[in-house]
Amino acid sequence: MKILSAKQIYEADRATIKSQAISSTELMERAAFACYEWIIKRFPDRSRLFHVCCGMGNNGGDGLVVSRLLLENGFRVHTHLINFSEHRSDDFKVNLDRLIEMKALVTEVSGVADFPTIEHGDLVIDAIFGIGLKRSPSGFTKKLIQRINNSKAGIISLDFPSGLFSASTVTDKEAVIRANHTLTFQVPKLAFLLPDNQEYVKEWQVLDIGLDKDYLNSADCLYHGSDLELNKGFYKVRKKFSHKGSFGHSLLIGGSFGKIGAMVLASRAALKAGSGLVSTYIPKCGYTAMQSTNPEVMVEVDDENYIQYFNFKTNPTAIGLGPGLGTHLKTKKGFVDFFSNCKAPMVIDADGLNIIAEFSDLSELIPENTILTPHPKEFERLVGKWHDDYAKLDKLLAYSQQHNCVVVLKGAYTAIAHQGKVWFNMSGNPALATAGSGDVLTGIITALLSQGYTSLEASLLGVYIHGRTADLAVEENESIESFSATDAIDYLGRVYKEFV
Ligand SMILES: NC(=O)C1=CN([C@@H]2O[C@H](COP(=O)(O)OP(=O)(O)OC[C@H]3O[C@@H](n4cnc5c(N)ncnc54)[C@H](O)[C@@H]3O)[C@@H](O)[C@H]2O)[C@@H](O)CC1
Ligand SMILES: [K+]
Repeated sequence: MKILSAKQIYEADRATIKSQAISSTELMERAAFACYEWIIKRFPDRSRLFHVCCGMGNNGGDGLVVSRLLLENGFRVHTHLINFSEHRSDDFKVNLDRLIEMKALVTEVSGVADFPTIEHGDLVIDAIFGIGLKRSPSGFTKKLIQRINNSKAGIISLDFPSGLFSASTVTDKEAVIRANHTLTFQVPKLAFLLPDNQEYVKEWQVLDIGLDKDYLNSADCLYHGSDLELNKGFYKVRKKFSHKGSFGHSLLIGGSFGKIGAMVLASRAALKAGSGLVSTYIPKCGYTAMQSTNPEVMVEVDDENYIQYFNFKTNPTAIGLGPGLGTHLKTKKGFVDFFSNCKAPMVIDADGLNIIAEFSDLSELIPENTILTPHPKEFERLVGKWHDDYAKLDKLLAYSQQHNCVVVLKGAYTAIAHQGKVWFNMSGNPALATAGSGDVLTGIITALLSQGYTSLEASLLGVYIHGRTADLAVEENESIESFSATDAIDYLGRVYKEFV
């Protein structure tokens, strides 16, 4: 799943018009029809009033077509032309004429006095600006956006919430539509995946408008989505004659007094994610807890209450390092020596990351293709503060390239960066914001590395699977509040079944 830039979307539109020998008006009709179908399926009540607010460009043109389709099918519609510019796009003009021929209710909005009265229960279709926005809306257009946002009506944005920029941060927060639903064309937009924009983009839906496949396949994108289709592409089906040795030996290193649970969760997750063997290396105080809760997992121990020696005997295929590790001075010292000489592929999480951040030279020693799984605070410790989401993405790309590693920046739409590209994970929901969730993710990714997936594949698949456990659990027995890290582990089997 590619995430095209605005420039690429215009190119894809042009390629489609050429290869399918259609007019831009026909493409607009197709796009607006897809919106219309979605809208009436979701809001079939014909007594409801639709306020369709149309700008003067092609996004406005989409709105005009939606107005016509709603009217033709017996819905109540009031179309408002938001007169912010003398210039009107050609397809806007064609579709305005068509609407006027129908004797539709169309009024011009050129100032506050022309604003619609929007009642509770009405629906606003926002077609004021799409991806062509150049600067924050101002004057009466901004005031109208505020009026719409303050109404009690539901808001459906066509393609893009008006006022949101496609490749830079919002400058005037009061001049952006806060949409309940955004119906976007063909591909997800980067702006929808960034936490700074969460107030403007709530639910969003990609509508297929049949853009040129050759263009889409060949477009070189910086940003991608990671979905079931992508992950199925490299998922390895197990062979009949395979044995436990075929699936590697994961070693989880971590734990400290009071934080043994992190290692119980990580090692259990590694087991259930398919690692042939799983060992843990923990402080002595965790021995009984580990052996009694995870009988399949082998245990080696270090010092009494924290790890400092890192002198395990296990010869692992992959290492997951950091859950519950703590930052005792002796742990830090042991970590620095161990880390610099480690040859096995590694996933580094939690205090492992904090130690790397504390000793900045350590970043230079990160072995090639190591996977780092920071949450935003841990990432900030590694790279310093950023001023907005776009700057954060720049830092993410730069850090992963500079250190030739995979960085899994956790959050809604976890961003996975490797060799100059970023993949946004499309599974998961807020249920995952729960204690131990990151430990489970570390266990899953380590298990996938052990099974022979590359660092990038293990990160993409691990994050996708992890998110999907929460999606399935919430669909079935759990709620966002009740879901726990243990549930994530319990749902791994169900998620794997979706791959075969
Ligand atoms: N290009 C195509 O073939 C298709 C385009 N489609 C629609 O077209 C949209 C893009 O259309 P446009 O490129 O016409 O642009 P928009 O409709 O997003 O913007 C309208 C115009 O407003 C002007 N403008 C930008 N910021 C302004 C501001 N702050 N104040 C006043 N004027 C401002 C711009 O010059 C722009 O031309 C997409 O988002 C999508 O909705 C769809 O119909 C699908 C097909
Ligand atoms: K819009």
